[in-house]
Amino acid sequence: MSHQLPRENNFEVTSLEELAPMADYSLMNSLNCDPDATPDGVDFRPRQVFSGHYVPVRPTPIETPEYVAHSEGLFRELNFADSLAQFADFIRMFSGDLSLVPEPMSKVGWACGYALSIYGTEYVQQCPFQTGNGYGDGRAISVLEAVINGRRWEMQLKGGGRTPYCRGADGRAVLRSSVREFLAQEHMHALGVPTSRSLSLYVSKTEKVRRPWYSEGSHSRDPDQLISEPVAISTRVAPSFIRVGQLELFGRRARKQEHPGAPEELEQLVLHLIDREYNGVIDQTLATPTKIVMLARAFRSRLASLVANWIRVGYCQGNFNSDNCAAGGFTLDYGPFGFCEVFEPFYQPWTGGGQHFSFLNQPVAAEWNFKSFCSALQPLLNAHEDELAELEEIQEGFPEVMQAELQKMWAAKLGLDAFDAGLFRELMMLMTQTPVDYTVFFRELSSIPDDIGPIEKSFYRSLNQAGGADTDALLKRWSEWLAEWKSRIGIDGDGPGSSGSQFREELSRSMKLVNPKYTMREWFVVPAYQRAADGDYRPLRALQDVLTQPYAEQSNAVEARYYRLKPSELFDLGGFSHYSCSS
Ligand SMILES: Nc1ncnc2c1ncn2[C@@H]1O[C@H](COP(=O)(O)OP(=O)(O)OP(=O)(O)O)[C@@H](O)[C@H]1O
Ligand SMILES: [Mg+2]
Repeated sequence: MSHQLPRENNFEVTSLEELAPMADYSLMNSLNCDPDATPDGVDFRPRQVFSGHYVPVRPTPIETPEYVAHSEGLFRELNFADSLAQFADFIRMFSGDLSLVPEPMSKVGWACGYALSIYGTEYVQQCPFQTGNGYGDGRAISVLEAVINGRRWEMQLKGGGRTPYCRGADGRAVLRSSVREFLAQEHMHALGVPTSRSLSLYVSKTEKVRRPWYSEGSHSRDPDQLISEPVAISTRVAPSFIRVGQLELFGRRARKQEHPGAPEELEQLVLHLIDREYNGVIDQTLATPTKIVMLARAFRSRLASLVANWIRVGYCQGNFNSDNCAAGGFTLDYGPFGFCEVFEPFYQPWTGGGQHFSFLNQPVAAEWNFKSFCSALQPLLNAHEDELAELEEIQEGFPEVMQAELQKMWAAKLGLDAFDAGLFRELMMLMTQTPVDYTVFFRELSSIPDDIGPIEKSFYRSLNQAGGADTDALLKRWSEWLAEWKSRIGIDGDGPGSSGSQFREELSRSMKLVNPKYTMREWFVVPAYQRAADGDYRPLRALQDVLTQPYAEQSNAVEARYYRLKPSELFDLGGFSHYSCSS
């Protein structure tokens, strides 16, 4: 597949008219439209979509939209003027009204179907028709594909109204979950973790929907009341939104020979994925079976590196199903996620996620998603024995690749040249038994302290069951561990000003680029979305500022406010420590 690149913008985009010529809809132009679709995109009732890669859908605008925030970082990358985010035309488009967009922009968006596997097990029950043909983008609608500054981007509204995949739900996203996703995407990008990006966030001044949520101070596991919340539309941006689950939908259809065009639709989607996400990595002129093998290898390394990065920064996806796993190897779907504060290997903020999607179990969840990915590709290699064998080998090699990524990551977090199993094992025990704050601990360690004093800042003492002699024994183990660690990194206990001080400073600097100072703690986000619901967006924007520079020391005021352990009164509190799927 090759596309003519439209005009690039080496000028600042200040209006939709200037953006319009960059529109280039490769997905709609080269993939198959659902043959049962209505071209005007008025298609809001749950129904089965039997074939085709996408369904044209007209978004449903939110009533009386108001600007909440935009990503200055992404705007800069796209060469968009900041003022654009508050222009009426732009607000109209990215709050769901495409009726007036200038040519050649499309006045109709599109939604895609996908399948779901949980931990490698194929599901169809979540589809209202029990066939898998009614599951997909239920409230996500893409509205633009454009080549901007030589890069191809897809822009997708989340909460843009019903689609044929809405399963009877309202197609909306509330402000609360939209604020979380909006902030998290740009935070992850700033942390150096591949992710979909945030473009903009608009809220409705008048339209509300009801969602189950927690009453104030509730310790209930599941939401204990229905609340009315403002609806919002956030726009996310990525080279594509193709999920492992999407490949699976077409892989299943090809495997079961559901219709005569099924194998070809699978192949088209796979080639499209390569074109969108692996351009430059996989030579377009190679034969398709060779491309497929290369794709599996490239995705394996991206996925393993992604998950190692998640663990590096304390991120837990919470619901790492195949339909929440982007085939481009970046983070997607910021719903049930959270950042680990008190270190627990099985930290899991989402009440529906269980241990299998918990913090340090993410590599295993990734392995299952990778298996689902490989089995979706298999039908295309049935007549190619050698490539099929290669694919199998690549699939079986996932744990080894994952392990290597994890060891590299832990070594980097500890400032070591190579992973040290003994040192790591004792550290995990100490971190769990103490327990420590994941972010504060590694950041304090990055200063290479003389003794455990600074590290003690990260201790959640109130959670420690041990007392008296046991606590002394724990502190002694910490001191021993620190001494051992310092000898491994090549720094003896001489203190600052010793012969190695320059080396020490450099090592400290590099560790601080691996171990962030600020991460997205839910108790910072709660007041930001609560105030936003009252029309005060300042706390949200202040938080956005802090979270987009997570490695910087930032001001004393920022440090005092955001570089802190979670207050004990917030433990086990609904909406702060855990949340249900409706987040
Ligand atoms: N309010 C809603 N209306 C229609 N469909 C919905 C709604 N909420 C969730 N869905 C659909 O239910 C499925 C599971 O929801 P989940 O929370 O994983 O996804 P999401 O957060 O909406 O979307 P994404 O994975 O696109 O970020 C998805 O297919 C989603 O589109
Ligand atoms: Mg999802």
